[in-house]
Amino acid sequence: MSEQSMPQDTGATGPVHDVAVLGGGSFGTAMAKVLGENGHRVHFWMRGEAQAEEIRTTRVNSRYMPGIELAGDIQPTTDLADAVSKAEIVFVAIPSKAFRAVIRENCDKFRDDQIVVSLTKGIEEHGFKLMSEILQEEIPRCRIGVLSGPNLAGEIVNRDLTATVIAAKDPDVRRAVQDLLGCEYFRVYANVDVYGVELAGALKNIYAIVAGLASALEMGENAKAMLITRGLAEMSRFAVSLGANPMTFMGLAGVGDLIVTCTSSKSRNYRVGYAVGQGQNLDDAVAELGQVAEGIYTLKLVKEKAEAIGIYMPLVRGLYEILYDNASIRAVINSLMMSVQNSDVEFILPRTISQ
Ligand SMILES: NC(=O)C1=CN([C@@H]2O[C@H](COP(=O)(O)OP(=O)(O)OC[C@H]3O[C@@H](n4cnc5c(N)ncnc54)[C@H](OP(=O)(O)O)[C@@H]3O)[C@@H](O)[C@H]2O)C=CC1
Ligand SMILES: O=C(CO)COP(=O)(O)O
Repeated sequence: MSEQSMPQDTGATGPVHDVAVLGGGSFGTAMAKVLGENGHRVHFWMRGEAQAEEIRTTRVNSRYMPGIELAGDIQPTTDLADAVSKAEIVFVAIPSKAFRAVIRENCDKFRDDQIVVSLTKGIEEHGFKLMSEILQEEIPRCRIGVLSGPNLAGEIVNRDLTATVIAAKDPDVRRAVQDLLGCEYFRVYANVDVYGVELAGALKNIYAIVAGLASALEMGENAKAMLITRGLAEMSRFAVSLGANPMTFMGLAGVGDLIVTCTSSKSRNYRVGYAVGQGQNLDDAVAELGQVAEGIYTLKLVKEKAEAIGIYMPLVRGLYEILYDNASIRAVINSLMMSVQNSDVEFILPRTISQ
């Protein structure tokens, strides 16, 4: 086994903590790296023994973060119970489709009052549950938080300047996560609107697909701005109807994350949209990506939910028709452009005209 690298100087201060990161994909790896560089002992759980052994011996997760060395005391493991039992705080970066199954199977391993933070930006298929709601149901004795924001994993591992949001009702959870993760290249802002922060992270993936599609079709810069801004209007209309605070969408987890994923080909959701815009079919685009693009699933769930509760979401409906009903992209664009012209900011001038 190679000698473990020493942590780099990140400007982080404070005592060393034992933390667990569950999920060995791109984002789990990025967060494990920040925590390791900040000097903490990271119990890094993944399901593949070959992957754990590779990280143990080479300090590299070659499938998800090729060429990136994981410095510090990062201990890869396939023993989830061991990782959770050693940790004061647990971060969960498991795609939404597998999230409940992994937590439920191990729910007795979590301790009373242990802090558990979801990093996942998705929605559960049955019941429209967000990940914090799943945690609340499966491990109600734990203290729960949600981390979300403009956080491309590939930039964080390069120590590019990044900010994120920790949302939790409990101020101790917010402070603990700020202390653990904050450093000279990673800033952690706080919010109490857990539902809004979490829903924003899931919803923006839909508009990243739309933006990728628009970019492939070379629609121009005005169109890009229109899509991002109307996407923001649409996602906040939907979230507010479900109880989120509209002001959350002015912050990093709302407009911040929307901007980064709608303008960068580093976003997997954007890349899927771009591929479809170039004529590739959805299944091939997802297979070629080889990583999770949560927006594909979120789109279906949000379209159904919006219809059920009567919320006007023309971009969601248009994208759904393109991806799942084989509608012509041009016909959908034309229908969106020729639909009723509504008010700009609905919190100033209500959208009085119904669809
Ligand atoms: N990447 C990013 O920039 C960011 C991602 N996120 C969110 O983080 C979440 C995770 O995404 P990310 O890490 O990027 O995804 P990746 O596609 O990079 O990796 C997925 C990870 O999940 C694991 N996994 C898949 N199914 C299961 C299962 N049934 N049980 C256990 N583990 C499983 C995979 O394991 P295996 O390799 O064995 O298949 C892999 O480690 C998503 O919700 C995403 O939206 C949030 C912010 C930024
Ligand atoms: O959520 C992200 C950045 O904030 C990552 O987006 P993608 O999943 O589209 O890569």
